[in-house]
Amino acid sequence: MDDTPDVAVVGAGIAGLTAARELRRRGLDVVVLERDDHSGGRIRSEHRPGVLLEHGGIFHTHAYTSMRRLLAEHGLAEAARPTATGFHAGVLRDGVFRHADLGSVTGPLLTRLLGVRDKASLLRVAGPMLLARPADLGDLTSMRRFDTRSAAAGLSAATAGYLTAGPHEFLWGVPSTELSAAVFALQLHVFTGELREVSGGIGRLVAAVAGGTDVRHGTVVSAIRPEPDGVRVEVEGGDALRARSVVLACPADAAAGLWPDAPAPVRAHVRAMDHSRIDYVYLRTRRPVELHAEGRPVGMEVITSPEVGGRTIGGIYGANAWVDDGGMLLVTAARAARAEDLGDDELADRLQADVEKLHPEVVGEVTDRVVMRHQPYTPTFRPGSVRRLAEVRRHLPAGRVDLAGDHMSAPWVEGAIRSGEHAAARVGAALRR
Ligand SMILES: Cc1cc2nc3c(=O)[nH]c(=O)nc-3n(C[C@H](O)[C@H](O)[C@H](O)COP(=O)(O)OP(=O)(O)OC[C@H]3O[C@@H](n4cnc5c(N)ncnc54)[C@H](O)[C@@H]3O)c2cc1C
Repeated sequence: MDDTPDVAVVGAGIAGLTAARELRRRGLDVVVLERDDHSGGRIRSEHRPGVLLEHGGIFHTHAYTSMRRLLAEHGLAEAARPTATGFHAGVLRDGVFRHADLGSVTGPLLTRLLGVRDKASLLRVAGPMLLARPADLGDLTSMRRFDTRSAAAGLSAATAGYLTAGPHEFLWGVPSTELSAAVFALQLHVFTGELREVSGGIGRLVAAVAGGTDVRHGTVVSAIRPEPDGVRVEVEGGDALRARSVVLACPADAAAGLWPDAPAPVRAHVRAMDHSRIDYVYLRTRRPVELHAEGRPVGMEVITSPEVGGRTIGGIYGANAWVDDGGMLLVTAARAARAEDLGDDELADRLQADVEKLHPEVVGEVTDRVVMRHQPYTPTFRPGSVRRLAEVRRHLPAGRVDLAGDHMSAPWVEGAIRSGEHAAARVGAALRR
């Protein structure tokens, strides 16, 4: 590698690709160095005969403003469509699926899962969060005033459990007690209204954003070394390139390893951030399996306690829309099941057995199983980490080394995109473009 780009971006996830796109628009010469043989990182839409297997970044809402802008700019606005059952879920309690609308403010107030005192505790905690409008829907720091306590603080045990069942453990891979209340505060504004997906797969957005960018796949960056007149980027195998600026758009632990001499607040942030994991199996079925709770169609079923025989299952998402014929279920493992210690076949056997116990109509109907394991899944913003993040941004050496990725804004696709836009704005300003 003997070229000298203005900016080298490490990581071709949606954060790195967005940063590269914004920097190119400012007239800068950019290369993206990517370890894998494909772009998109955690986002990948895998097409197999008659089926779409989504690996990450699957759903969005109306509040994903940066993502919606990107979709529109690439002619994909029409591809974003609401899912049939939205945020409506069934939460298993005493052997019965109770209905819960996890995407509306009134959902917790109407559900039979919570009593009057539980609902009162939620109103007390969520009221101020709802009144506080976030300045940026893809950036947790806009809700950092709530970052003094956990997402479960002030809630009754049943209410914290309800939230853990729905938008917390199921969505973040960790219980509410481990998350900052800032995550909950932002989530109340972002996860509302319609739950949407990109027809044909979110991978279409990745391909569009990557278009025209010089992405060098199979390039594993091993270290970056800031020097007086630029940054030296070292690549596994002994190669290196020099750039005026570098954007590390990889998960926090990778960034920590590549830049051990980062300023102390930056080092503290990337070392402290960890990412949860998620393990699940796609079960293809001969006929579509429809999910219901209290007589209403729901998009997912959430299993909060180990009531089911195998004690492995965490939730079921109805993925019929992703197969040409028949049906499909996306079945996640509960955190307590420690799926990482199970082999693929054992995990699939246990999850299938749990599904068959809950849905006897599935017995004899499964035609294919695909196990998926994702680590990183989503960054864990613990109490205190959001205020630390706000501090980090002030200590990035202007225009020399910058950071992007969902750990730099908020733990979802909108957060990753916003982080790429933020990094590009800082680097572009420093390089005066
Ligand atoms: C199963 C799953 C489901 C999800 N569902 C949703 C959802 O429904 N809605 C939502 O909003 N979000 C969802 N997410 C989260 C979303 O996918 C992520 O927030 C987002 O994709 C993160 O993008 P990123 O660019 O920050 O990181 P990544 O996508 O992780 O990109 C980082 C890139 O850096 C590369 N890299 C790392 N180290 C190096 C190195 N040394 N050299 C070169 N390259 C390197 C990696 O290979 C990777 O390509 C989901 C995630 C998963 C896993």
